[in-house]
Amino acid sequence: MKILSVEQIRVADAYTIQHEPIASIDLMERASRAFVNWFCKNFETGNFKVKIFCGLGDNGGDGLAIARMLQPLGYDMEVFVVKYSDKTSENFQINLKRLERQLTIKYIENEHFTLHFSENDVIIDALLGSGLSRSIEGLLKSVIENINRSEVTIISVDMPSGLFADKSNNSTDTIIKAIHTVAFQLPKLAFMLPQNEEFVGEWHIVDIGLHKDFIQNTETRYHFSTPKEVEKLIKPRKKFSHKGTFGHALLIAGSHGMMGAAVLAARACMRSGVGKLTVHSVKSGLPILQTLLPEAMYWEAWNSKSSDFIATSFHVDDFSNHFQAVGVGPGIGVNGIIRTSLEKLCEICRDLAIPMVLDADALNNFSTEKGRSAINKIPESSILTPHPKEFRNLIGKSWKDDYEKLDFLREFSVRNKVIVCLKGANTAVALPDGTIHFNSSGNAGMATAGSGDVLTGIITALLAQGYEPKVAAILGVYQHGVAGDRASERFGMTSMMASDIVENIRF
Ligand SMILES: NC(=O)C1=CN([C@@H]2O[C@H](COP(=O)(O)OP(=O)(O)OC[C@H]3O[C@@H](n4cnc5c(N)ncnc54)[C@H](O)[C@@H]3O)[C@@H](O)[C@H]2O)[C@@H](O)CC1
Ligand SMILES: Nc1ncnc2c1ncn2[C@@H]1O[C@H](COP(=O)(O)OP(=O)(O)O)[C@@H](O)[C@H]1O
Ligand SMILES: [K+]
Repeated sequence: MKILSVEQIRVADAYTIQHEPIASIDLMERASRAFVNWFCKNFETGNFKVKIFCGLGDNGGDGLAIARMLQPLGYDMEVFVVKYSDKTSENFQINLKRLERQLTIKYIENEHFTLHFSENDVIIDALLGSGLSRSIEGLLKSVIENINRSEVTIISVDMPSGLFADKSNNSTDTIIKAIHTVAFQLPKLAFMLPQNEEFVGEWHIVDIGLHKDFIQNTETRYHFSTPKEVEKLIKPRKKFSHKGTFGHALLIAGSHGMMGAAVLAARACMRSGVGKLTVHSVKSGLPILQTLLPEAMYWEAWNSKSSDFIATSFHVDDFSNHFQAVGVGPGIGVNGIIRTSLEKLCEICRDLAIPMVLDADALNNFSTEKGRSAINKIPESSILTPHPKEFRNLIGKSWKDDYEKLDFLREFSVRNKVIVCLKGANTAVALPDGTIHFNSSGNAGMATAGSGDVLTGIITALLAQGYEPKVAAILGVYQHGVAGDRASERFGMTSMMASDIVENIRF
């Protein structure tokens, strides 16, 4: 699903109005109806009052139309129009006239207002939507502060009022803190970013029938990977296939005291359909690995002077005609010798065109001053899976906000021609073509040690099976989240562990 900018949404509205064709006021009617349908499903009439706060533009127009539709359904309502300006939109005026025939509207015209809320009230916020052009001040600010203080359930129409859809707010801005945001047709970039969680709450999309051709033909740098889109990327297993069909993966992971990372990644790799798996790790890890994963083969680190890290001089002969994918990083440790080995590994994989996943310590080894100057050794189209701290260390600088973080992410991915999965809620998969794809699955229960190792195993398995790197990244991140969602259903977010994610992988 595309994420369009405010400007693109405006053009999509205009295109729909012109080409469907449909009158602007009727499109608003359709949008408001879609909101009302969502609302009725989630809030049955009962012992509460719906308080709708309307601005003076089209978002306010939506609020007025929503009020007109909800009242006959038996909702107890109170409608407020905040008169912060003399300017009103045409659709607002039409809907005001329509509603005035039905109920008495209350006006908030100056700072001398008092609002009373009771615990069960539900507030619908239709003050400002995507038309926001500056930070909120004056009367609107006072009203929003009052609403936020009320501690009742707030539902925002299209956008939490005061939040910019695709750029950063100032940290001092006044913004509605919604529990739910019901957005029209497409999600906004703002919804994907951790800094906006307290304003957006849980977001939902309702279809308002914007013109499909326009959306399809509009170029955008941001996408939200919906389950429907991602699930169709999964290749079915053919009847006469054999283990050779699904590739041989090499996983380089673990060290003394860090064998769990290797086990989690390896088990996830096997659960994700790889034909064969070899794990390359320290000698002391052999019994652990062979006990917990008899399905995998084991390749002991050569030339290992000490048993606490992988110090291998990789040789091209060990790779050619052997492996279809290499995953490296979980628990391998960081030092100069390991980095040198990694550089050699990158060289071999580049020369033999073996796709790679680099995670955790593989990335940390490229995050020292010397390491950063060797980043160009990472083969093109490799998949890097840092969490935000690892990404910050890799690029060697911090970002001022989540928008700048996305800019840095895109820059890094384009410049180095690699795929970067920046992990977290809505993991952002950045592709070398400059697009960023946000993931739709997963939950906060996955914020637990080892869950990143599981992702490395999943993506490595997909690469070994011949999935294109960008598909392996987007699909792997999604399936990892789905497994996390299943694990949380069974154990709850607080109690689930990374091994539960592994056991819930299902392709
Ligand atoms: N155009 C269409 O066909 C549709 C629009 N829809 C609604 O229209 C909304 C956008 O409407 P508008 O473009 O009228 O914009 P808004 O209703 O978000 O804002 C209204 C106007 O307020 C002014 N404004 C901006 N920032 C302000 C601030 N900080 N303080 C005071 N005034 C400020 C601007 O002049 C802006 O145009 C969407 O969010 C959605 O709710 C929906 O009805 C769907 C269809
Ligand atoms: N709040 C969250 N919502 C969804 N997914 C999350 C959340 N927190 C973490 N995750 C996922 O869990 C994984 C954590 O990885 P990582 O931080 O590398 O953990 P570790 O290093 O312990 O393996 C990532 O895939 C990330 O996307
Ligand atoms: K709003």
